[in-house]
Amino acid sequence: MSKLFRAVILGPPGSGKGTISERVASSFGLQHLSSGDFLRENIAAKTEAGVLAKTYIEKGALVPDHVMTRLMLPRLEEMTRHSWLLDGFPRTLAQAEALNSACELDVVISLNIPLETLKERLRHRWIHPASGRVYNMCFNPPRVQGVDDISGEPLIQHEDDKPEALVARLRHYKDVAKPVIDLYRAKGILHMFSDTETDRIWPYVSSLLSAKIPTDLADAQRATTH
Ligand SMILES: Nc1ncnc2c1ncn2[C@@H]1O[C@H](COP(=O)(O)OP(=O)(O)OP(=O)(O)O)[C@@H](O)[C@H]1O
Ligand SMILES: Nc1nc2c(ncn2[C@H]2C[C@H](O)[C@@H](COP(=O)(O)OP(=O)(O)O)O2)c(=O)[nH]1
Repeated sequence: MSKLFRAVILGPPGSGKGTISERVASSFGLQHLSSGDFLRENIAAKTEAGVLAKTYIEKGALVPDHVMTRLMLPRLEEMTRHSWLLDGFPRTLAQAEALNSACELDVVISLNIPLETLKERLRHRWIHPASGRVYNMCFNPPRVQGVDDISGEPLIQHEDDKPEALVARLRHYKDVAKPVIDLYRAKGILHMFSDTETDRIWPYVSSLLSAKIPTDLADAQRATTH
């Protein structure tokens, strides 16, 4: 079997990780695993980890490292036959070290977006709490203002996306992420992309992955996901 491809996407809240991950999944057939989505699934299913994680997320805190790694590493083990892209994990150095001992990464994509742009995007971000679907009132608005496209239920704004909480949250992200970025830079697998628009970053991410992902693998992955 040809070698599988393992990638991580890093970036502050609002940097476009989810948006780019979806494009990577559909263009290259990688499985997209978002820690936030996986946590929400666990919360909905009331698993032990989900019940525990909920208490932290509700307070706007990060879920402790040992809870996150106990949740994510077994999920990755289930995907040993797939190429994947991880979004939202690892978020701390301890998580990155745990991931390191479980598998070898090929590429780390790091999104470097100006603070003003992040603030502007998150100010306009609305979510459907039950599903985690994300809208942006400018970039991808819902079909009907204030209402989820699929369920018709009302959208809400995260407390921590409101302007008062945002700056502190983004600053905290930077402190926690720096050692993770440094680790991947030292390993020589970090690729940093800086711009204010996802549409301008995407062509560079796409050509990086086209160069790194073996063609036969990309074809095989696409065949299994379509
Ligand atoms: N790797 C992680 N380590 C710790 N907590 C996590 C991790 N991933 C997600 N979480 C928790 O789940 C919550 C939701 O995560 P999610 O990534 O969906 O949203 P977010 O924090 O708004 O970030 P982003 O805007 O970058 O997607 C986080 O606020 C955090 O409490
Ligand atoms: N205006 C604008 N908005 C963008 C762009 N790329 C993504 N967005 C929107 C979509 C979301 O509402 C918000 C954050 O994007 P996301 O993909 O959820 O980011 P992340 O939090 O997963 O890193 O910003 C972009 O390039 N321009």
